Amino acid sequence: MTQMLPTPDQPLKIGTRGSPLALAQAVETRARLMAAFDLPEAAFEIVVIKTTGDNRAMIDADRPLKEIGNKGLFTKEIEEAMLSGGIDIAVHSTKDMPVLQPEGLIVDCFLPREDHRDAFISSNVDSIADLPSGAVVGTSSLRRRAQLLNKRPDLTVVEFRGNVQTRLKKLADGVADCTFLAMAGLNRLGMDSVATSPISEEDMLPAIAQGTICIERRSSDDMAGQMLAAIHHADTAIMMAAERTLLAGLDGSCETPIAGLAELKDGMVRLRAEILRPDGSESLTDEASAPYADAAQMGADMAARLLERAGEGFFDFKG
Ligand SMILES: NCc1[nH]cc(CCC(=O)O)c1CC(=O)O
Repeated sequence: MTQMLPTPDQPLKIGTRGSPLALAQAVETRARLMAAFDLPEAAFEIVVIKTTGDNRAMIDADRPLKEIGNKGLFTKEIEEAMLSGGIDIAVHSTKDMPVLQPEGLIVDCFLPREDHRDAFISSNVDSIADLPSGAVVGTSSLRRRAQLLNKRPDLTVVEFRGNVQTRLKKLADGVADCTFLAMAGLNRLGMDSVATSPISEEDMLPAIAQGTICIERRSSDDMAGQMLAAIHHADTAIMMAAERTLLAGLDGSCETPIAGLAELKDGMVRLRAEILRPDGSESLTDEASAPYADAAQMGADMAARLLERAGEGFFDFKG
């Protein structure tokens, strides 16, 4: 290390959103950096930043997020704080991150992936298959909604927004018969007992990057770069290369019904993808394997094949 490590007098400033899950992810990042460099907790400062997404989401609590804003809704203020030097690094759920970063910022650190599966949560029934005809599903995810309606057109989907705690409260209030959350979020909050059952990826292919934390920094910040390199997880980065080039190729954001999962096995990376019409009336899937070095190319090729099959207007809302 050529540059000085952070100290209690000059701590490394870690930016994050303020939700319990975001804070847990920032604390995990701090713990990994403390262990890697044998530093005290005081050498880090966790800085909570309120984003447009957080503010608007509170004011318009019942409007679907996709109507409120566009890409980067939850990252803009955090990225501005990094560019102005108010914070040094930012911890994000990769699932919520645009694939491309603004000029001057870079994402080149991924932490080991948590459980990639979705969780089925209900106090009435044990699984999706057990939901009676006409049951009400609460979710704000276009992907989960389209996947469910594709297999179970008889279900009714209602908008269910807010952080993990808010959604569980709505479920307890009887607003819906079940809801879905990422297993990773529940695990990181120590709330895995809330999950009725994890859903296998065969039944519900997860969101791209689900369960993965990424850390953003200024491209010019060599100290942050060297520190983050020490906690970077290369295997997770290979999965992200495949999944995120797939997403970029499909021009997807968290506002499009796209699912994708890369897994490493026997020295190869296997990528599965699914795109759906927003109303769930059609689902297209693809699958391929490649050597690690070709992960990104495989994602790009798969996106091109899927777009070709989907044709014009596949992601458009009808009516
Ligand atoms: N869009 C919200 C969001 N972003 C990341 C997670 C969970 C943790 C993860 O997937 O890394 C969640 C909540 C959820 O989908 O249950």
